[in-house]
Amino acid sequence: MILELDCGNSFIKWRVIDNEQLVALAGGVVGSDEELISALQATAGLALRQCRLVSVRSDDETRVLTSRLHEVFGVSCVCASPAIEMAGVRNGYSEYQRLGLDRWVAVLGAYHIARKPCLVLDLGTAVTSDLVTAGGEHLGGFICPGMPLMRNQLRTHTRRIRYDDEAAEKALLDMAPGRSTVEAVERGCLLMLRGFVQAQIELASEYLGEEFEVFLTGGDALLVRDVLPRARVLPDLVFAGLAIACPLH
Ligand SMILES: Nc1ncnc2c1ncn2[C@@H]1O[C@H](COP(=O)(O)OP(=O)(O)O)[C@@H](O)[C@H]1O
Ligand SMILES: CC(C)(COP(=O)(O)O)[C@@H](O)C(=O)NCCC(=O)O
Ligand SMILES: [K+]
Repeated sequence: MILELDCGNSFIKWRVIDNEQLVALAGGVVGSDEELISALQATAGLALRQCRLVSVRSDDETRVLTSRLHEVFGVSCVCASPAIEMAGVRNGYSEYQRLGLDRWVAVLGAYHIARKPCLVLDLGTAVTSDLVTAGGEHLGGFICPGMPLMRNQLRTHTRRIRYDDEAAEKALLDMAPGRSTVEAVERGCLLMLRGFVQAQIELASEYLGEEFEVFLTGGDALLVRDVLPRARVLPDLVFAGLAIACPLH
């Protein structure tokens, strides 16, 4: 069995696949290294042979996690690393090492699946957009704050915006003008996100032509799905790319 990890700024997404790399046997989303260890220990019939991961955390944090996994489960981890070119995709950053590895891996996955121009949108702590041409040229992309960052900026930099997560979830059931602080903030931030992704569609048609595939991933992907009817929602896009970035034998 192979353990796969996507270590984002807020959460670690994990899954276990069989050695033939065809089926996901287990998986989940956890908030910390120790929570991951517990979740894995609670998984019945686990027999980990290898681990591959992509991380946007600091090298130190990633090292701490990989040594814990080695200590507890005896597995060595292979980490996705930056590349100028891989699997037919050319990294568009002038300093290729600086492109977020989760973005790079998602782009590899998307281009492998579509084999045509792609727009990749990943809605996590931050929201990222990446454009790839038919020939596999990554044109670069955009980064803006995601839902968690937008709401927390308002909550921490104002005196009177205070509400809890449960109220936040309820507020998004409707998009009418807010009649309470929580409704006004949550709906306002969501409108910003929707505006951002719609602007990406316009940009993509300008840079890629009309025939492009839209991939939508990340924990908050479903929040913008209704404004992107043509998008393919692929929660496991990063894992699809991780298999390309870190082939195991
Ligand atoms: N099952 C889930 N577990 C955790 N976060 C989730 C889940 N479903 C949706 N979310 C939302 O996804 C966002 C985090 O997305 P994620 O892609 O995990 O971020 P990151 O990669 O930056 O850690 C948060 O706003 C969170 O509320
Ligand atoms: C943009 C990101 C913070 C997104 O992280 P996430 O929301 O997935 O946790 C991450 O891809 C990153 O740290 N990138 C490095 C900067 C760059 O891509 O230009
Ligand atoms: K992201």
